[in-house]
Amino acid sequence: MSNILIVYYSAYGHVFEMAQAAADGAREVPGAEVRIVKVPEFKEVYDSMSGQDYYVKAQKAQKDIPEVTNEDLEWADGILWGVPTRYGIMPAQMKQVLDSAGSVWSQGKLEGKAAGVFTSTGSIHGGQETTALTTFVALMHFGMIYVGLPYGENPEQMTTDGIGGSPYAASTVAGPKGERQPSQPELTMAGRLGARVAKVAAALKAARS
Ligand SMILES: Cc1cc2nc3c(=O)[nH]c(=O)nc-3n(C[C@H](O)[C@H](O)[C@H](O)COP(=O)(O)O)c2cc1C
Repeated sequence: MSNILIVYYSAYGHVFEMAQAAADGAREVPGAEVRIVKVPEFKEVYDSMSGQDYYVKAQKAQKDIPEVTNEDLEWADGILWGVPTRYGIMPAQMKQVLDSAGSVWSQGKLEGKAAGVFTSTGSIHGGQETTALTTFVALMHFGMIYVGLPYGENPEQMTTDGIGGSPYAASTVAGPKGERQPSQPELTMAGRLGARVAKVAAALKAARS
């Protein structure tokens, strides 16, 4: 039995869809209990975007997802972090969750636990890799064991097509106006990462006990 947390932030719904695919993949691993939680939106962002139909629709679709707490982080044996890019790195909304988890860090509650990242960018070269790699830095401070998505498990990424996916993270490309939706190969990659994190989390948990 291992506890897998999917914690994500999604303004326009792309990362939310990837989160659901990651959760489906994790659930396929025997003994995995999966919980999906969201990162709270900033009031300033909500207020400034509340006139945009596509934003309001995406937020409504997530209304029943509970907001992440430090207890969720402590509950987890493995965490999949859903991190859309903001200027090539994680959004401040996600950073606020990490910055509010000082007590989790100081007690070493995530040390030795599995972590994976899935991300989304507006453009192909807008931060697909940098968002994952810079998120990795913070996860190292928490002592997490980073789980990537190698070519062997993820042959779809061996392409010159403009789709998401790298050895560092599952990902999608939302398009400059968010008009593109996650493709089936991208959702498949998110599912495989979910399964991979769940398997590594279970193995690490067994090693700890
Ligand atoms: C303030 C802001 C900064 C952004 N910075 C970038 C960026 O550096 N590179 C990029 O490709 N997309 C950028 N984007 C686009 C988002 O990454 C894109 O909307 C997101 O991946 C879509 O995921 P979501 O639908 O789950 O919110 C930015 C969006 C916002 C609102």
